Amino acid sequence: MPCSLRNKYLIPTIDDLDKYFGIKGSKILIRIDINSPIKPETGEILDDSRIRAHAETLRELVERGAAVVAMSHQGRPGESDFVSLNKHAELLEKHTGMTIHFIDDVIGPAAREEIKKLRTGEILLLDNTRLVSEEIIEATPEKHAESIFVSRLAPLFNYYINDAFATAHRSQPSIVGFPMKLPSAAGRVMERELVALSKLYNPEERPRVFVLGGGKVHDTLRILEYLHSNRAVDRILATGLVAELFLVAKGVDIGEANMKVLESKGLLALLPRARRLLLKGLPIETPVDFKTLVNDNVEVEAIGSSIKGVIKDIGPQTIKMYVEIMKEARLIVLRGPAGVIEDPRFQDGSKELLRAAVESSAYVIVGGGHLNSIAAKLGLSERPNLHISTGGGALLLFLAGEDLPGLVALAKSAQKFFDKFLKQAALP
Ligand SMILES: Nc1ncnc2c1ncn2[C@@H]1O[C@H](COP(=O)(O)OP(=O)(O)O)[C@@H](O)[C@H]1O
Ligand SMILES: O=C(OP(=O)(O)O)[C@H](O)COP(=O)(O)O
Repeated sequence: MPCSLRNKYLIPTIDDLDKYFGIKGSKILIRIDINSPIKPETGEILDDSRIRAHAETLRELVERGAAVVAMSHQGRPGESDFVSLNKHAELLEKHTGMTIHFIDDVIGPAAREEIKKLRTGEILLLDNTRLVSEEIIEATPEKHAESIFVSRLAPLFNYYINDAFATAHRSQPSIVGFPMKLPSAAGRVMERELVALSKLYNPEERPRVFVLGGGKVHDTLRILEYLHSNRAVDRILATGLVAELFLVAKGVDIGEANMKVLESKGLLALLPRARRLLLKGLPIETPVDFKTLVNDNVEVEAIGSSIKGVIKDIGPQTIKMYVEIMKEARLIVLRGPAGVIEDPRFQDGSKELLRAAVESSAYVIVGGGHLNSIAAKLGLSERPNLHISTGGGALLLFLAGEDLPGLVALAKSAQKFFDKFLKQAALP
């Protein structure tokens, strides 16, 4: 049965693809999101939650008789977690229980040769899609359909499946270009997210508290502007680098070392937008103390006097203040870690806020690759009042009401290739 998206779009599922076109004997290109937290010093994958989630879809497609080629990005060019997917292939092999062929190429002759050779029942993982320069360009599905990326690969496949809910907010070739060229459908991870988030997130449930942290401050600002403009949130509890930016926007002295961190990541340029949000009355709370690193010693420093050390996590007073606020919430959404969780010394903020949320009476949605790795450490799993989403930014934009480009592209593909199906499954 297709996923109805806010009664606006119909998105075919794997069942629909099999029913109307037939999967047995086909060759399928599937976009998954196995972008995972990586330990900078060793390149080790710190959490394989996303890899485990997508393994189920790959296994199902093989069992339905397809030859399956999977692709994903990992990190962003220039960042420490921008690595090849060879280690991801090993974990996919472990979680699918099947042989995963890996090629250190994406659209070149080596990859295309491996794709052509692939037989029914086999799985091939291509390398990091962001090795292809076109992949980081945001453009329309129609424009990306004509990209070299899509033009090189689309003719080699019968169908395309998008299972990457966590990347559905990116209008990039591997997400929006193929649905214009091939009959396309949502994978099982994508389908589960759409069903859970559409059904379980009741916009009337208030007060709604969003705990926003991590390092993707550009994304988070865009999300905050969206959330604030349509009054989709009652209180925001800022952590991570998001908190540091808003403290500076409030005129708080976070210390020279931390200003340098923000500057090195190009985040000071975002100050005018943060100040504009504050002027518009954004209901955002910011930390009152931090765990910092001073000459490799962990210290707790309160704001007020200039912070001496490098901020690495929120402090105990902030945790206490945020936990009190969460007690009043009916819905709590958490995305992005409170600290530099790659270092075990700085996981307390994320752990304490996650614990308080799930122990509250609120419905809780957790998202983001890094924060989900802490949820996994706490042994948190799906339960009636807890949805652990594979998405982070995608989750928040979906909850804020944005039509994610990846979903719109699947709906457009349905219009193009599934017309009779749409008539039969007409929207209510
Ligand atoms: N105070 C901080 N200073 C520097 N980096 C931080 C801080 N807090 C969190 N981070 C970084 O944020 C990154 C995760 O951010 P993001 O990708 O937005 O989270 P998610 O994957 O959960 O969506 C981690 O690499 C973490 O080290
Ligand atoms: O990890 C992801 O997003 P998230 O950090 O919001 O969870 C997705 O894989 C998207 O990655 P991107 O933000 O580099 O496009």
